[in-house]
Amino acid sequence: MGGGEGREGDWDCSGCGNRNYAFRSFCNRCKQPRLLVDIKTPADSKWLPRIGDWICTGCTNNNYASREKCKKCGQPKELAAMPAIAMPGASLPTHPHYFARAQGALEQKMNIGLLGNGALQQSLPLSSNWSLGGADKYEIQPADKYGAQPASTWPLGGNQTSVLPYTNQTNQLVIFPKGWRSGDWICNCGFHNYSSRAQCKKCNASMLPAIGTKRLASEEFVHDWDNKRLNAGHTHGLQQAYPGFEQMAGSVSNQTTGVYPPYPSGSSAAAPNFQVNVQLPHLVTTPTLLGKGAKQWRDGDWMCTNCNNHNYASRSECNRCKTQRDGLAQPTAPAKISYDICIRDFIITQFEFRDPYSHLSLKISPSGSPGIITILPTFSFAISILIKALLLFVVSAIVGSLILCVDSVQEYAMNDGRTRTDDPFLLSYNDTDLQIASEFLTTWLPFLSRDLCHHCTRILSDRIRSLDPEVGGDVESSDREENLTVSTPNNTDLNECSENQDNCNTNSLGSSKDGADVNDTADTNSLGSWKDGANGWSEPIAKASTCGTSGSPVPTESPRVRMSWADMALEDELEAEEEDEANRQPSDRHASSGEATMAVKGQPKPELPREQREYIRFTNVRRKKDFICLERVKGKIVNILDGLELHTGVFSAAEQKRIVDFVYMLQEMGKKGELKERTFTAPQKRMRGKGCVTIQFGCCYTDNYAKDKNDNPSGILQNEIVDPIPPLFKVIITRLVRWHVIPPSCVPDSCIVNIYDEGDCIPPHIDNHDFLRPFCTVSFLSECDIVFGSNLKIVGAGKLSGAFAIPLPVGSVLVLNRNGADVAKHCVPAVPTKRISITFRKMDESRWPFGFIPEPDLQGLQPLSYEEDRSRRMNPSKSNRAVNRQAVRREDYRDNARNSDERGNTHLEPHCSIQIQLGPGNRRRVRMNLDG
Ligand SMILES: O=C(O)CCC(=O)C(=O)O
Ligand SMILES: [Fe+2]
Repeated sequence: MGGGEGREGDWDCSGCGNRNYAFRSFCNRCKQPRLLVDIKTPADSKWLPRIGDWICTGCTNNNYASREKCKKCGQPKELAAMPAIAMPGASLPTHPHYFARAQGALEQKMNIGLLGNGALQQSLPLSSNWSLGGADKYEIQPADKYGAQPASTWPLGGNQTSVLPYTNQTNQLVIFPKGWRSGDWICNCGFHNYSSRAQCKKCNASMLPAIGTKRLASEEFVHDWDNKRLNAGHTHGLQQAYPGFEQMAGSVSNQTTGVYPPYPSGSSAAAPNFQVNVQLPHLVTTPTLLGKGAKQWRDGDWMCTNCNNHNYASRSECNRCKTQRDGLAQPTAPAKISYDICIRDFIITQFEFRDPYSHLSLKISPSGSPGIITILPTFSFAISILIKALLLFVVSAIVGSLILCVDSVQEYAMNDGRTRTDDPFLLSYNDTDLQIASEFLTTWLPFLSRDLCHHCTRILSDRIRSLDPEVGGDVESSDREENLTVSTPNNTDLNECSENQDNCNTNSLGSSKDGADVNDTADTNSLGSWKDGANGWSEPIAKASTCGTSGSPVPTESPRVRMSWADMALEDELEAEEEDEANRQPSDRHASSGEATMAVKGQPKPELPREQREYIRFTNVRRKKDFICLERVKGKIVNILDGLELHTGVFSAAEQKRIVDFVYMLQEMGKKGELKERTFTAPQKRMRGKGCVTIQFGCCYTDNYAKDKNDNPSGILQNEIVDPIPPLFKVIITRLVRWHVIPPSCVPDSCIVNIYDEGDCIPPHIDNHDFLRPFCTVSFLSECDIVFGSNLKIVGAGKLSGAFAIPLPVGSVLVLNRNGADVAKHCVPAVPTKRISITFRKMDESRWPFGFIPEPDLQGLQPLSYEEDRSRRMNPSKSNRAVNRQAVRREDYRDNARNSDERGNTHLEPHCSIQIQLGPGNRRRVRMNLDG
């Protein structure tokens, strides 16, 4: 909220005080990046960038993560990107780091240094692999007289600037080009210019590109907004835009007393902490980036959950909003947790945080040469979210880069099965902390493991899982009681992984094992039935690339009592692989690699029945049902989102891939005319902003936003024929019912597949009442927002009124019911990248297409029982009693986790009349904006 000035998302530059429009990523006056400076911007603001989004260093345009080239100036991402998510005090890395992939990264060494008081410092001795922009021309200095570690700035171009790192009095590392003086700037070509120059000495480019970035707004919208700007004329000449060090010192000193002491300057000017952002010619002072009021977190300090202000321990009421500490304050002694992951000679040591809302810190270091990143206590939820984002990006970059060095991963992986009692590291933390850490990392595992091969993903996930004492405990008891073994990837696997680096680099949804052609005869209700329907149709599905493990020994499975979707994907893939193998070579299976692996490992394959695994997965689905957006509708304040539910983790990556492959196959069939005419519809012109390709099953209908060519009224066209629901989609429906996503009273008998190309959208609508409620949409391929509002209108290019955006993660299911289905309209704004959704709906019987016969397979579906089935399902043997106990605890835990997840997930948009957000500690923060 703009604190009464301007609009939500508008921000005050803490460098020069200029008030900037929300869409700007850089101060319009002094060009300092927005970073995390504005405490007024809500965490969920659409103006805040997302992981992967990048800013073009050529023209400063904000680009979605998916863009390979800058939308505005066309520069390729690999040359021009710097992340749109930035951290307090962080230098902003360009593509080579930010979008680091594991390929060829063996020699990369990374030392993410932590500045004692929270200034994030990154120093990267870069291998040539990294230096797309001429990093080779950057001199990497050895530790200098100030004791700093070798460092590099982020290479942009071919300048000869070398880098000198310094430490300040608090042992902070700072880096800046040699000879740097206050006001100097670095051109986009990489040349270091003196402050006096308005144009680059080398390439004559003017000091700054036109700054005017946008975020989630169409160019027209930004333009429109720009035209209406309140502070027009406020912009200063660019040449004066950069406060020198002295000015910076002046501007920040008040905020940072005692926190950011000055350091011995290596430049001509005495300076406070600063960092040189080589992407844009400006200086950034750490304190300003941390924002007003940023303070070091001390014991007893508390964060107001009403306004997220960080208060000193001594305060009994919030210093900002005067809310009483009692009842609303976050725990005064937040949890602190560390863990370490060792990957070859790199150790991610001590990821620690006090709680996600107050303090995060991460140490990442090559062994023996510790470097630390510390992120100071944050004072707003917004900051914590972005901190997580950066943290993850750092971790993922590092893990992604380093995990190739897997030849000694095993050493650590061997410790997977260790229990609390013999893991001194785990022993140093209490269970709750470990659970929090495990949950946190599990949640982000898909991100962390994005570029990892199966083995490495597994190692990482196993290690993360090992943090959870419950898992450890249960594994231990399971081991004892039933001699189930714990997975430890063996040398063979690891060597193989090393030898197959190319393959190991590409683990993602796209590289997941295609198990589509596995013939499994299990019943259609079980997990295994997935593969039954994997083919979905009677047509073959193209094989996907693999991770180089095909036909090779696979690690034995852990008796997993808790699995993330990534785990499950892996399991599915491995299982598919094994079955594949078995099907291919039934006669010599004993001599085959599968059996050989067993022999080598001496570990029997764990035999958790499918039913049991299904149950475990079912209990691991996350469900968010408390979306709140209060709007005045017909004179009454109502929660227009009542009835919405978001179920995440319903489909594993492998399953998603199968579904997506299948959809593509359907699309091909549709194009070739192999589907019924009304089944497949492709918009005539593939223009941005047009509707997407649709494939309908069960019934043909038109919506009011997409009247058909005959201008039929919206709703089910009873006399039109489409293809019946394919088997794979019936498997999905079955799962949705069994896993409590859709009630058995409303089993879908129709569905529509939407295939979005970049830029496709669905305009605001309410789904036709020819369909019963609830209905649901499953998301694939990429995340996008779905936007809700009682009065959702397009009020300008790319601009919606009354919007509440909910991000739809891949593999998630959004259920629409009650107000969420019928009071709020919904729409999908132009998607940033390709996406597929499948919306499942049950037809009103009176609107069935003529001659419609309900699918026998979909009759009598029943949800899994939470209680009665569990004991049966989990088989009340001795060992499984442990699992049962664990499952009970798991539910409690999951509730907690759910809450914390929900805190993080809540996504609000500015124009709701009243918005309530679950704040830290699960207390509600209420925002009122009745003029919305
Ligand atoms: O694609 C989506 O996520 C939503 C689709 C939708 O709203 C619809 O088909 O009615
Ligand atoms: Fe819809």
